[in-house]
Parts: sequence; C-alpha cells; structure tokens
Amino acid sequence: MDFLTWENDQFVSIAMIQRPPANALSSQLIKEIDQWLTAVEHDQQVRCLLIHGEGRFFSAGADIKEFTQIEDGVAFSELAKRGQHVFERMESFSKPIIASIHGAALGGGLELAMGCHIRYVSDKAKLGLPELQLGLVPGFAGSQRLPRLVGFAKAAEMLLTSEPISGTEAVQWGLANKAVSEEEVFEKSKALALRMAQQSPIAVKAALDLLQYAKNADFEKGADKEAEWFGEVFTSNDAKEGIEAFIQKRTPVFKGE
Ligand SMILES: C/C=C/C(=O)SCCNC(=O)CCNC(=O)[C@H](O)C(C)(C)COP(=O)(O)OP(=O)(O)OC[C@H]1O[C@@H](n2cnc3c(N)ncnc32)[C@H](O)[C@@H]1OP(=O)(O)O
Repeated sequence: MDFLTWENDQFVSIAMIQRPPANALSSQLIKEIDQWLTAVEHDQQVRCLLIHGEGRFFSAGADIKEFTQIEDGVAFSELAKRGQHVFERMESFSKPIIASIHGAALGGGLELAMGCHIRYVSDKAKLGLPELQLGLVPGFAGSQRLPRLVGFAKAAEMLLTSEPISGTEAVQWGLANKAVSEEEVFEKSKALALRMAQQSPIAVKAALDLLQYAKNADFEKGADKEAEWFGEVFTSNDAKEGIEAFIQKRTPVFKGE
C-alpha cells in the first residue's frame, strides 16, 4: 500500500490516508481503500472500521493534478464510476465505518466521508462540494448523497456556491454526527468505534442492511447520470480553465463554453 495504512486492534480497523499535502484521492488511493475493505470484510477480528487522514486535512478531494492527465470525457466518467463503486461498497458494507474528519473534507473527500455511516468532525473543519468552482460537477455520487443528508435546499446552496460549511454547521445541518475540537476528534471517533465494536456483529450487520432500505430508489439512476455529466462537463473549456486556474493559484474566468 502506498497511500493507505491500517492496523487492527480490539475489533477495530483504523485506516489512515497518507498522501501529503492534501490527501488528494488519486485513483491509486481509491483502489487501496477498496483493498482495505476486502482485507477486513471477512476478518472476525474486525467489527468496526475507522478512517482518518494524516497531516492538515482528512482529504481535499479527488486529485486535481491527476485530472490534467485524463484525455477525454469517457475516461473521466470511468474515474467517477470507479470512485462511486468503492464509496457505495462502503455505504452498504456489513460493518460500520466511521470517518474522523479534521481540517477539510472537500469534493471527493466529502464524498468519501458521506460513504461512511457516521462522521465525527472537528468544529472548524471545512466541508463542501466545491467542484463547480473548477467548472466541474461532483463525480463520486456527492450530488445524490448530500441532499439525502442535508435536504435539497442546503445541498443546492452548497453545490451552487461551492462554499464549504464548518464542522459545527455540518452537525446542525445533519451532515455530521458530532463536532469536537481538532485535538479531540480522532480520540472521540476511536472511542465510538470501540463502543460499536462491543455490539453483536450479527445484529450490526442486520441493522446496516436495514438502513440501506431507507435509500431513495432513484439513487443509482442519479449516480449513473452524475458519472455521465462528469465526463461531459470535463470536456468543456470551463473545466480546463478551472483546473488550470487551481494549479496556477489564480481565480478562474468561466466563459460558458
Ligand atoms: C469526483 C471528485 C472531484 C473532486 O473532488 S474535485 C476536487 C475538489 N476539491 C477542491 O476543489 C479543493 C481544492 N483545495 C483547496 O481548496 C485548498 O487546497 C484547501 C482548502 C484544501 C487548503 O487550502 P490551503 O490551506 O490554502 O492550502 P493549499 O496551498 O491550497 O494546498 C496545499 C497543497 O495541496 C494541494 N492540493 C489541495 N487540494 C488538492 C487537490 N484536490 N488535488 C491536488 N492537490 C491539491 C495544493 O495544490 C497545494 O499543493 P502545493 O503546495 O504543491 O502548491
């Protein structure tokens, strides 16, 4: 594993994203998250999973620098589908997964966190889906998961302004379970994981399966549509401008083409 390490202790598997400076979700990192799930899925010594990030951020999203190496919209849609598959696997996993978020969970970083069952956040963390600022749309099913958590109006505001909200607001909005200080967030998340690992794994599996029924029946269609749009929007000049502007550290100028 290059970018994800994990250790199992007291029935909890704790994974740490280690991809400085921003823990950006490259294709390789997403693959490693999938490999983590495979490694612990049938391990009876693991009853609960916890993911967090090393350094300043949980994750600042998909790797914008990797985007410049992608040649066409079809490849971009495929990238979206691969991420969607792994995050869907997390959400429908038979063991609970907790995200411990500090610093920032933006774009794909928030989409990863929304694939988890529970989110503990630091009060000042920035949470958002800022893809429109890059001339893009979310690609890892964020456009479908966010409204389910915060409601349509708040999701629309977050998407259409690209403005992040704080960890404290995220709890008020229903996006996160608990906000604590940055120093405390990992320890509190771990304590929660240890507590949940005390429950019957059979009952936990059943409860998680039941929770899946609360999903909107149109979710898959929406996620498919999202991957399609992700590929199409990627080929626009505005997306090139948005990505270039990010790398050059300047404000993008979008022309609507
Ligand atoms: C399907 C999914 C799609 C997506 O997820 S699209 C991506 C969505 N995410 C974003 O748009 C967030 C972009 N990043 C930021 O807004 C900011 O960064 C932060 C708020 C996270 C941090 O800001 P600050 O504290 O001022 O640090 P800094 O100098 O901007 O970033 C530190 C280094 O991290 C790199 N970086 C940040 N985010 C990403 C990213 N998503 N992909 C690749 N690199 C990233 C920067 O470029 C820089 O690097 P260097 O020090 O070499 O200049």
